[in-house]
Amino acid sequence: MNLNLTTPQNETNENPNSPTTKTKSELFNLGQGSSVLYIPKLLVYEESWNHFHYFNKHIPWTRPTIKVFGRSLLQPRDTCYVASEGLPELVYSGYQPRAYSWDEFPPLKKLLDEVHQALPGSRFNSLLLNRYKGGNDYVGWHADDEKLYGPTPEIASVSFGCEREFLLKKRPKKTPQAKRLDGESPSKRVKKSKDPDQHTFMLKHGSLLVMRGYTQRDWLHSVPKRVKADSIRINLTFRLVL
Ligand SMILES: O=C(O)CCC(=O)C(=O)O
Ligand SMILES: [Fe+2]
Repeated sequence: MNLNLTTPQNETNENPNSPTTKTKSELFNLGQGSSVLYIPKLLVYEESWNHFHYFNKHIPWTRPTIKVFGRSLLQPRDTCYVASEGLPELVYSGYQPRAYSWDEFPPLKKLLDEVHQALPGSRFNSLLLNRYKGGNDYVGWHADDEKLYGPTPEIASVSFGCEREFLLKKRPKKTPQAKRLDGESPSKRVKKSKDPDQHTFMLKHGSLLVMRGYTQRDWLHSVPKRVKADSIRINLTFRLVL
């Protein structure tokens, strides 16, 4: 099933309190306590481009060396981390990013306010920024399941610039049978009747996608390489460190 083709569970109307923010939203139930909310136009087009140009120019982007399955590699995208003071340090893939302050980037604070308005009850205190310079930049399959986010984190992802595909796939279940098959060569396995559950969202310029519930425990997500994506995409994921 491709979520782009399914009917969303509900739709809400535009937010009358915010002249620049539209909150027509689509809620997708992934089952078993996981869900994704997609707001195609969180921000209007021009404001989104203003953000894009500001972040592209003023964020102190770095491309760190990370560890994946014991091997060191250059992270295939630029990154930066912003967090409120006094939070525990974030460490992912053997890398501990320096935490910049919100105060250094006023437009980020404005965007944080807009995200909070769109998601009543949310109170994000940290932000991971990613810049994909072209179609060769990507993020591989992963879940943002670090302990400091707790068991059911809400993660709000705002995208700017080049549209890229965001994929979700269900984590393989470690059933006793699946465990036995782990060690066998593919030819010995019974041919799978279907692909695992996988969903695709084309993340638009100025859009907001929110992962909720057990999405980090039960699903993986990625933004794969796309040869034809030939311009810059900037993505911001807002998180709450508990
Ligand atoms: O770029 C995206 O849309 C996703 C980024 C992401 O998954 C992450 O930063 O953990
Ligand atoms: Fe992620």
